[in-house]
Amino acid sequence: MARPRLLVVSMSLPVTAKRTGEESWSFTMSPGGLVSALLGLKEFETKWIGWPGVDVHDAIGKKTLSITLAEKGCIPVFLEEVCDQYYNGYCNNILWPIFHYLGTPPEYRNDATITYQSQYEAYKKANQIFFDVVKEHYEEGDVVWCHDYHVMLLPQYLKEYNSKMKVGWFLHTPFPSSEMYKTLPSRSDLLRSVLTADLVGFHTYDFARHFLNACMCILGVEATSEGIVDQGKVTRVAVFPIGIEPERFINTSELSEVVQYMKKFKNDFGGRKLILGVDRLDTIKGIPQKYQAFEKFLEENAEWRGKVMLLQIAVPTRNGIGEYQKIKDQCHYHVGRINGRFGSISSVPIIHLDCSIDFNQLCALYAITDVLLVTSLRDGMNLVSSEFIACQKAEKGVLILSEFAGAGQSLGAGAILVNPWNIKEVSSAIGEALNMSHEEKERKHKINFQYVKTHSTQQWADDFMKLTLTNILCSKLIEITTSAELGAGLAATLELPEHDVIQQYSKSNNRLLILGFYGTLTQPMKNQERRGDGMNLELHPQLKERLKELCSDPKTTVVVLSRSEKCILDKNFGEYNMWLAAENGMFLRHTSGEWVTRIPEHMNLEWIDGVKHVFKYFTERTPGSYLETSEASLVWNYENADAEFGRAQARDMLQHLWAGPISNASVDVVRGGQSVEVHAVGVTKGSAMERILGEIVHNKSMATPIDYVLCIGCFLGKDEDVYTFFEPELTKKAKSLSSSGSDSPKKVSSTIVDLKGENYFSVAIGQTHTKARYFLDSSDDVVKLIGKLCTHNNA
Ligand SMILES: O=P(O)(O)OC[C@H]1O[C@H](O[C@H]2O[C@H](CO)[C@@H](O)[C@H](O)[C@H]2O)[C@H](O)[C@@H](O)[C@@H]1O
Ligand SMILES: O=c1ccn([C@@H]2O[C@H](COP(=O)(O)OP(=O)(O)O)[C@@H](O)[C@H]2O)c(=O)[nH]1
Repeated sequence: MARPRLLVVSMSLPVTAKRTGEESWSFTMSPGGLVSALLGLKEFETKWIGWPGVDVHDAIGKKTLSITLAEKGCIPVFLEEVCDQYYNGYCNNILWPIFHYLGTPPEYRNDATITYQSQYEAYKKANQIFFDVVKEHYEEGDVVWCHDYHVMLLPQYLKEYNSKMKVGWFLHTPFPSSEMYKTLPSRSDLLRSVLTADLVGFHTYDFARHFLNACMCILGVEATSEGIVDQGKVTRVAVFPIGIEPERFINTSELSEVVQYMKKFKNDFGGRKLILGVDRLDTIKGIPQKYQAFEKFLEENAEWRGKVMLLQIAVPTRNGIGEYQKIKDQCHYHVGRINGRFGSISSVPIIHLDCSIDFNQLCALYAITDVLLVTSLRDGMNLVSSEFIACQKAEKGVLILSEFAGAGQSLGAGAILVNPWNIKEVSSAIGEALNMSHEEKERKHKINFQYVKTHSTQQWADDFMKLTLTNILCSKLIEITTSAELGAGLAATLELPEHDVIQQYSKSNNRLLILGFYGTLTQPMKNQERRGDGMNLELHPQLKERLKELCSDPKTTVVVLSRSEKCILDKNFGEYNMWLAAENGMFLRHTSGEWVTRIPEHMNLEWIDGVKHVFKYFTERTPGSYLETSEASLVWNYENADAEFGRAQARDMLQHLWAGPISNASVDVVRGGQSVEVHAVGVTKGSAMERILGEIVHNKSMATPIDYVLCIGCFLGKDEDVYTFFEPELTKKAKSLSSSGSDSPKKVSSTIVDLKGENYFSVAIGQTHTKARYFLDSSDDVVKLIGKLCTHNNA
């Protein structure tokens, strides 16, 4: 199938035009991440529709500019008199600050005729002008991709014109919490328009969640697993973080001209360590905060004075807005002050440049930088971070990255994450980065380089196309709800009275042993040795013979009850005479028979794909973490990841799970020590016991009731109900099995179990805070205990 043509619509074209004669034009690249990212789109036939960065009022000018731009695949939108109130006004002085949590500044120019309403009118008019141009160039089958907050009304105009048009809208900035968004007077109109698109995309789950929340709170629409549903129309909401075109940076940084620049700059900087900042001179980029943190660093680390410098490229932007002029003055004030304080005749600590720089020079700077300092107070993504990583050469630099940049979620594992408002923290991070060992720098770089290489702009656009053109997105959807976590407060537990365990064992005639696998029958594992994908779980070697012996005793029934999949239990226990309960009892078999499932037919598993997408997203962004999937449960495990980052990612993930694919699903979410598990409701080991017991009784000729139960496990909190299942006061539940339906056992005495306090032992491994009566330290103790039970058999 031929690929559809892509019509990219954004406020700015990738090039900014300058008139050099009546019919002649010159061009420079437009600033900002959106442009540099979209330039990486190579595999689609793309037409770019946007403002050329200049007002053109005469027909000849418009015509000649259109012709020249057409050669570059660009179509100009002439905004004329609405441009100022639209771009400087509504877009950048109203929407931008609200979207970045700065609130709304009172005015952008001192002019009483400029009101909120007049700016919104200009916004509507401008969106109408964009619409007219798209309409003129649209061909059937084209996909129209609208970018950013400048064109939020465009989807509606397009859909009203042609409901069959495929329209996407992607936001490059944060979408703020609904509490902030609500302050916008035209909040409903903008949301309604965006929702007419087929696909709405964001850089991070947080932004998507805020958006959905705003839609629900403000419009009262429903968020379901299908997306936002409004009067039967579904708008899909997806998270697909933008990337860069890595090869462009890697290849450029190898050019001889760039290598020359590198040498020259190093020479110019006189051997000082280089801290680099590259930002548009925007209020959100936190440049004054960066200067204050650097000042603090110099203040507290006198030994570094004269040995380190901060080079800040402050790319001019939105000069027509008062706030942007103020921020420039603020920066200059800090630079002057700090240079005056810590400078010397031969050097100053800060070089601040109010200009953009040539691409080759930029790559050379990235390549020789020791520390890239990103202190955005809010940032949609921040591509500078990725560009820096792509350009790094032999001596790897360190990325200090604001946790308020979208990039924090993707590059956090290989960066030092900071709160840019915390000057002291940023100052310490500078120290940490400058003193970091070569090995640690390499390690961090490797993690992020791998990510940047594989998450390119092209992949981002492919995702968009795939999602727009097909309907496979359901699993990427996010809904809103509140977050919650499981927790349990439990009573104290005693050390296992081994003597009693053996004595009762010898007295009994019909014993049931319920054993967990991971951590119970495996060798004790240190964190770093833990399983990677669950496939290499192995039975403790010293248990092999003992277990065989135990299982061959006709008075003893052994059940291994595990979270593992069937194949793992088959592999490890297939040769023993025992019962296997896989996936927390979802599947059951005696080793002499086939597996049977206990997934109830009506069990809804629609949530699985959505959860898997969220898990995959975080797996990709949390090096060392992995995903375990089975038919009715999913586990994201971060035991091999950086502990702190893993925990932070798990926190985020939980929010998104609750806010998304599981908001209305019948699932349990279990937060383990270093894992997050989602499974269908009721899939706990305890709930499995009833069924297991039924099967055992059904299959085994029981002349006497079960008069001894030993249940040992290293279970998650939610599975601890297995310990209470057999508590004597609960045996009514088990007893009732004997009289229930056609499945009821044929040969059974009046009761199935006959447990009193003294012949029931529930044992947790390595846990004293548990529902089990007793604890053992490790699986080595289980080996010893089972050995003693076998000795008893032989006695
Ligand atoms: O065109 P300007 O008004 O000068 O602004 C430049 C761009 O700034 C914003 O960029 C955002 O997009 C980047 C790529 O997704 C992202 O990394 C960054 O965090 C954002 O701030 C704006 O959203 C663009 O529309 C502007 O073109
Ligand atoms: O002199 C310069 C320095 C940087 N950049 C580019 O500006 C973009 C900044 O993107 P980012 O996502 O970091 O932030 P944004 O400016 O879009 O908010 C990056 O691609 C930089 O390479 C630029 O165009 N001119």
